Amino acid sequence: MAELVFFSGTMDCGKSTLALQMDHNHTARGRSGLLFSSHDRAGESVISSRLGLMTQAVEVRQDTDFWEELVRRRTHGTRVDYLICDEAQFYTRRQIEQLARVVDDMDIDVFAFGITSDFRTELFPGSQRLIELADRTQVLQVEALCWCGRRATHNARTVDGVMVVEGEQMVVGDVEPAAVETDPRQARLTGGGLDELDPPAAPVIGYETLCRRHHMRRVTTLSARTQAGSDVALPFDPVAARL
Ligand SMILES: Nc1ncnc2c1ncn2[C@@H]1O[C@H](COP(=O)(O)OP(=O)(O)O)[C@@H](O)[C@H]1O
Ligand SMILES: Cc1cn([C@H]2C[C@H](O)[C@@H](COP(=O)(O)O)O2)c(=O)[nH]c1=O
Repeated sequence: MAELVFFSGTMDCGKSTLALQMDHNHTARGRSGLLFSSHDRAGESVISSRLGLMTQAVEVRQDTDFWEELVRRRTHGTRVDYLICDEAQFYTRRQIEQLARVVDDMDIDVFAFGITSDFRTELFPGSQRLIELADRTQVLQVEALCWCGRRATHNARTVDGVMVVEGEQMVVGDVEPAAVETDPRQARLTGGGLDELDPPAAPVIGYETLCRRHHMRRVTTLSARTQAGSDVALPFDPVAARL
């Protein structure tokens, strides 16, 4: 019996890696799959993992109709046993409903991967519909961590290193620890010698995974360092963790 499974978690917890591993395992057993993604950081029509794997995928657009897509492929003789659907938070509610119908009426497994909530802690519409319709929702075992050492449960967005809670829901970007280190203001704080450089022309959007406590208090790695003193060693520092 086919299933609709939603593999969810924060950013950077290994969803795309698992998506590609599952495809590999199913293919190795002679099953035939189709890969989909939407607005992957690495570009159009790919699923990319931070572990370095990258595989071609069909780009899901606003007007993609999964039902029609599957009917078309089957009519042309393509066998499809399962779908891998990455960045599923960006799919529309209607597209998630189409995926549920693909499972029920075509007996095709659908493995969907995505973050549940946005930088404001609100559910993405696609994720909400998946939680509502999936046979199973599975939170990934690999835990992304907050700078304080707790499990990261939320995604924060930073603009030029400062956490924000207002803005467009969708802005493609990455969690980049190195970006914190090379943030111009942080470099100035730590005497990084970037004072003479021009400020960046466009605001730099980044993401950081945080525990709920630090998301609600808006304390990122950078602001924790600033508040605790720039020489405080993070992460897992008990002094800084009290912030
Ligand atoms: N250099 C590395 N060495 C080992 N593991 C890494 C490395 N870089 C990233 N990872 C692992 O990859 C995970 C991110 O995988 P990815 O599939 O890209 O995440 P997601 O799709 O959930 O954003 C990290 O949580 C970490 O466990
Ligand atoms: C929190 C949040 C994230 N995004 C974007 C940023 C990335 O491009 C993807 C998540 O990709 P990952 O493989 O899970 O790291 O989502 C966004 O658009 N809006 C947000 O609020």
